Amino acid sequence: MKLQDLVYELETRMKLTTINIDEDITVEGLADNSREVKENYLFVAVKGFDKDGHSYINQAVRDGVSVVIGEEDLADEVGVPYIKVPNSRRALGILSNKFYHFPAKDKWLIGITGTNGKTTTSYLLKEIIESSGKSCAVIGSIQNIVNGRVYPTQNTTPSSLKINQMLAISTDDVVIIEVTSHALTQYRVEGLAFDMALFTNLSHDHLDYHSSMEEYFEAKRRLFHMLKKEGKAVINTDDSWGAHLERLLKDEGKPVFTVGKEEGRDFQIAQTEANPPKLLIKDKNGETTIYSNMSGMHNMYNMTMSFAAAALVGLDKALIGEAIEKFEGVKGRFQMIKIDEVTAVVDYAHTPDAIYHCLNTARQAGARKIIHVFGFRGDRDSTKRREMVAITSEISDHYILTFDDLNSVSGEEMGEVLRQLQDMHGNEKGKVITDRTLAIREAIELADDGDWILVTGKGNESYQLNYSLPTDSDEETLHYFALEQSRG
Ligand SMILES: CC(=O)N[C@H]1[C@@H](OP(=O)(O)OP(=O)(O)OC[C@H]2O[C@@H](n3ccc(=O)[nH]c3=O)[C@H](O)[C@@H]2O)O[C@H](CO)[C@@H](O)[C@@H]1O[C@H](C)C(=O)N[C@@H](C)C(=O)N[C@H](CCC(=O)O)C(=O)O
Ligand SMILES: Nc1ncnc2c1ncn2[C@@H]1O[C@H](COP(=O)(O)OP(=O)(O)OP(=O)(O)O)[C@@H](O)[C@H]1O
Repeated sequence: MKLQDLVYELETRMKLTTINIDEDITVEGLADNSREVKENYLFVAVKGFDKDGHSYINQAVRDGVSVVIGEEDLADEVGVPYIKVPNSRRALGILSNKFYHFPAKDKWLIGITGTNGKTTTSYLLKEIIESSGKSCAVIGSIQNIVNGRVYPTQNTTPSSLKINQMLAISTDDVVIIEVTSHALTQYRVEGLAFDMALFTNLSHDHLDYHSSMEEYFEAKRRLFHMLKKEGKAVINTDDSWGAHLERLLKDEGKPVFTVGKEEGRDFQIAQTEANPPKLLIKDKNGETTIYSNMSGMHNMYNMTMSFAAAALVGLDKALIGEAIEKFEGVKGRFQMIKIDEVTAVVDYAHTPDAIYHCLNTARQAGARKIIHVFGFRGDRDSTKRREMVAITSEISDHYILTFDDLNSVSGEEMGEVLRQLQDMHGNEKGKVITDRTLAIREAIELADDGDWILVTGKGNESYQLNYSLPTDSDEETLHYFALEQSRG
């Protein structure tokens, strides 16, 4: 592509004064990582949280880039044109969109945001859309699925460059993107125009990144400003932040559709039963009863959100209901494993609200005793930990604090954090066993027939650490014990 076409896009979208560049320069690819540049690429230098992309400019030039974009003044000439912009991450979004010829233009683009439930709602919606004969891509936390092919992912929402690259190869009719608050503040979805945006809920998380809940909410709100003119917002208004968002968007004149328990919601959760799970949804045209495989009030919301989105796309409600009934759930989200007469659950809950829902779901399903095993990620919001301990010490019969991913934190340090949290905020029901596999063993030893063991935090993810048992995930560890039990 001609550099001048890319520059024109930057000038107009970022309202820059005219930039003079050589008309003959062509750009054969984009990179925001110096290790990924090739001959005639355009390199965008991003000032990151860890590294500064500007310090890799010379490296990128040596490797053949034809132009560099950045947001800093450079002390020296770099040998190729350097274009300074107010915000490199935003520029990367704008350039990626243009370079890949606005690849979302002929697709239905659905963004899902919220603290919890993005992945579950995405996969529910994917199942529904596919049952109607359309193809559907998902870009989200477990993996990215494009044209039915699975691509691993590092982030829930990838960089704008990666998103546009995936959109460019996608032949899918619909693309669902899980959009995190990190992504929204880092312009990872810059330039995309959404046909629909869903807000699942907002609760305590990521306050290591956002300075307050208000700031976290404002980040999420940005997605709703990226809706097309006729784009629809679907909001869980039983969540107080959702209700706040509804008011703000209605004031702005945006089409808003509400989900909630009260009469008058566009999609009302009119009735629920826990065991077996049953859901009655009422909307202006009638009611739909759904017998689901998914337990928990939180999943009633996830199902109703996906029902609402699919109905608003124009799909037949009977078909939507059938697709939800067939849905088996997402790996690592309330995934049940039987160990004789004990029910074990692997769940990805890593916020106070998710833990609350997860423990209550087990209680409603008839758990005799609940034994909860969980920990905290190193380098992640430490302010939510007290609340997580308080909730489990209230609801569980026993809980065991253990290691989750440590990231850059040492084992000694995290062990001390767990002991302090237990001393200060726990009660006699709790103990600390840092080795996660031994903590699970202890939970199994504590369990009698009819009891439930909930292992939360890691979900489907593999362990980062080596523990005493030769297993690689909570699921594997629980199967290991199930096999041990069956052998007597
Ligand atoms: C804190 C944070 O959000 N970091 C994200 C950010 O990276 P960064 O700005 O810190 O990158 P950096 O390492 O400082 O590097 C800066 C620049 O130098 C470049 N570089 C670096 C080294 C080099 O040799 N050459 C080079 O050019 C890098 O490519 C980059 O462009 O931008 C990257 C590209 O988009 C992200 O992959 C990265 O996510 C990291 C891996 C991360 O852990 N993020 C988490 C906190 C996150 O975003 N989580 C949310 C989910 C939250 C939820 O569960 O709700 C998510 O969307 O994944
Ligand atoms: N609607 C909901 N409300 C509260 N908690 C929920 C809801 N849906 C799921 N959860 C809890 O959150 C956990 C993660 O669910 P899910 O992966 O669907 O959310 P997510 O928003 O994609 O999370 P993340 O951004 O961390 O990947 C589940 O295992 C469950 O414990």
